[in-house]
Amino acid sequence: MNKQVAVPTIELKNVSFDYDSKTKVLDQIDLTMPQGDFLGIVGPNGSGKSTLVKLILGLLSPTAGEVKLFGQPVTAFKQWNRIGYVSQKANSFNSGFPATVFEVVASGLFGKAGLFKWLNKKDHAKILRTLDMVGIKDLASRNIGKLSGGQQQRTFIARALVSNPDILILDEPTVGIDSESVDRFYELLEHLHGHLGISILLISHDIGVITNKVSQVACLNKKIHFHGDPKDFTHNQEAILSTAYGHDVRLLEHSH
Ligand SMILES: Nc1ncnc2c1ncn2[C@@H]1O[C@H](COP(=O)(O)OP(=O)(O)OP(=O)(O)O)[C@@H](O)[C@H]1O
Repeated sequence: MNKQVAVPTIELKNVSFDYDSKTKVLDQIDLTMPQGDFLGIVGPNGSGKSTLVKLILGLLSPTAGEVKLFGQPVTAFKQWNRIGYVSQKANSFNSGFPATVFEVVASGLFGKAGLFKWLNKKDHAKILRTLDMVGIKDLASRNIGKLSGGQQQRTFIARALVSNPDILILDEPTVGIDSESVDRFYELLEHLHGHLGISILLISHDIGVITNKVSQVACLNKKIHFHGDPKDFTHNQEAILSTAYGHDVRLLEHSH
């Protein structure tokens, strides 16, 4: 892990974004995530959480403001191996997809070429080590499409981890996962953060769980309504949520 540089992992300065010129999806977002942080971002449906992640990953460009990764503008950033990303849809996999767990994780080392590139011994060992780390080494030769949601989720986390990233970004990772797998998933995140020092950015609806796990919490709805210690968030939760969510406060519901 590259921990020697103390620049923030992620820095958004005055970032605004809209998909069309009519509605602003994100409005003047300032958000800094130091290295080693475990940041949870909460917000209601349609509040701009996934859009924020896409801006961080350089998949969208802000209409105003600047996004920096490890001190570099995202537009010039090249070290994508330092960032592991698990998308919202990662665990709703097409059951006919013809790839093994091993192959899916291998593709995290080499991108699209991964399935065709010859793997050397070191790559091979690295993939098995990563599968072991997330507890699914025994599933290496299984077809990804035939696994449970929780097992598929671990496969995609392994894929995101295999290049030794400094930060793991997870967008709504527990949607559609059974409660036992969700518990084990949070244990895994605690291990990755606490023992391996990986920074984690976790997008979630589950405010109750998030505030118990993360080191910082941010509440987003077009603007950042709170960013700070989870204890302060919990203490002032009602006031923060009524500003951020309006009157219709549905903390744990999810419409996906
Ligand atoms: N590709 C797109 N084109 C136009 N509008 C979009 C697009 N993607 C998202 N939006 C709109 O932007 C707003 C923010 O969406 P976004 O997906 O970022 O929110 P979210 O907080 O991740 O929502 P959820 O929790 O429901 O996944 C919503 O009003 C959504 O309808």
